[in-house]
Amino acid sequence: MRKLVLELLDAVPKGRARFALATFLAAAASASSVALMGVSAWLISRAAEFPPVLYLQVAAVGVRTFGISRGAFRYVERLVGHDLALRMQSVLRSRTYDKLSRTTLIGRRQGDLLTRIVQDVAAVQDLVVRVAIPALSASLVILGTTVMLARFNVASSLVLLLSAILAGVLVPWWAQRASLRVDRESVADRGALADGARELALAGPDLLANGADGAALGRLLEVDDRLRRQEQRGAWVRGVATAAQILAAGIAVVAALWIGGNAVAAGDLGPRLLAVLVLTPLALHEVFQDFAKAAQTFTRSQAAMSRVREVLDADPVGTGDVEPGEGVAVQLADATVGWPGGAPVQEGLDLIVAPGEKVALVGPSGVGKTTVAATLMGLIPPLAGEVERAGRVGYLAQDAHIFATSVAENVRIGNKDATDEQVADALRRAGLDLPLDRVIGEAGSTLSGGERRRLALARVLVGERDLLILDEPTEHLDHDTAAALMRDVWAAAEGLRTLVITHDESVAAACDRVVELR
Ligand SMILES: Nc1ncnc2c1ncn2[C@@H]1O[C@H](COP(=O)(O)OP(=O)(O)OP(=O)(O)O)[C@@H](O)[C@H]1O
Repeated sequence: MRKLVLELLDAVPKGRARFALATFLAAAASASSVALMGVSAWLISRAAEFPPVLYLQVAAVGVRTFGISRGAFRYVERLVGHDLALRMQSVLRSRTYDKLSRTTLIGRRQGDLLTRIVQDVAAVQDLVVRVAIPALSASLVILGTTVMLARFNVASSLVLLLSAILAGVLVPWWAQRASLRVDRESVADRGALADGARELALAGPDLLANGADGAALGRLLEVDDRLRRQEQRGAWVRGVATAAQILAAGIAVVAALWIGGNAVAAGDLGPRLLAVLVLTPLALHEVFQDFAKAAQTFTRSQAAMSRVREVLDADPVGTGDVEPGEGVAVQLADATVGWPGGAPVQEGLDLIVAPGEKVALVGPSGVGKTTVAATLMGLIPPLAGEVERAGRVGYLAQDAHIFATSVAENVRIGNKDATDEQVADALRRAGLDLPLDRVIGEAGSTLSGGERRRLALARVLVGERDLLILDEPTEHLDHDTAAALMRDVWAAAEGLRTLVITHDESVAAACDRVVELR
């Protein structure tokens, strides 16, 4: 994890300098708190002796200065620290998206994957602003305060150092160990909860119709219950840790009173400094108050980062986008196709789609038509043989997803830079007459089946394409709607290489050539 975090830090312009600045500002804010308490204590003690008011001026200015600087430093530290953390998060998220764009991560559960990309990536922010910066800045302040107090009374400063090590190091360390297992598990369980919720939302009607909703809900509630128990355990540990920290602060105050009192009685310490000695530990211990939680956050962030690492380290499957090229754009030569880790689906396959040609790929269900398309698109590598592919592929998937957003945004998935005119043109070519700003329901629920296919087709047509791969374009459509859609498809595909996977004989009949898989 350390390596990944350092990499992210270095990927941010002046990352290390920003980190050092945020740590310095946090230390300055905490030091101002401690100094405020120390100077106030001295001022009160001195004022009790009724000196001429001028004698108190410097301390009064000090109180005001530290009171203001505490807030000012804290504010700027939050700005600098969060700015750095958000930049690191954005670098990590871009890397994760980049990785995902080059791999299919076949077989990954999507709810869990989403949790990794959204929640787990955000853990880097916690790691910077809640763990690293507070821990480093607090160490500086502990050292500084101990050295300062040692100038007045060495024994008292040593007791303060010991109490600070107890409250700021040992207690958070214990808190981290005590809830290590549940904190780690909770990160994976959040992914499991997202998986369960997603599955339940998608399969709700089927589960209800088959009376299986109770069992599915039960499984989800089990995960929810586990998460609640993990939270409870974490909160219990935090409670005990906070009590121990308060006890440590109390011990530091009482010890300072006892040691300081004896030193005053022995004439080794000015009476005015007794209050400084006694009250400073209170301010110092305030610095550690969130450390038990930070220690638990550290475990969770570690677990989250290793889950992100798994995505980043996953073997890329497929080739991603390729540049448009000259000559033969699409060809399978003596290729064996199949899914990574699985058995071959088709062997010794030869397939060429020439410019302007319409080729139908037919065959019984499960024979491997979609697998051939996935191989041609570079989503999966061939198990053997050659695949040649150059140019931009437009793919109309069998189950193309329609997003719950506007018509225009759904179309722009095919070309994010498309202007309104280009979007309208793609819709027209796909034979769909819908306002661009009309918002569509979840998974296209407010559109008819035919309209959903046309919208997905418009998405394919809005970009510059050299090859169109259409997977079952007429599936679930009645005869007339299918015929009308295909008229628009052929008009739009004029001059392009087109590969149509179909069970529809009339679609195959309209092609120049039919390739049958057996
Ligand atoms: N994502 C996947 N991961 C692993 N195996 C898969 C995947 N998709 C399909 N398969 C397997 O590959 C084989 C071929 O499936 P494919 O979807 O290519 O057939 P198809 O000819 O397109 O079928 P249909 O006409 O029913 O759509 C099947 O045995 C299927 O179980």
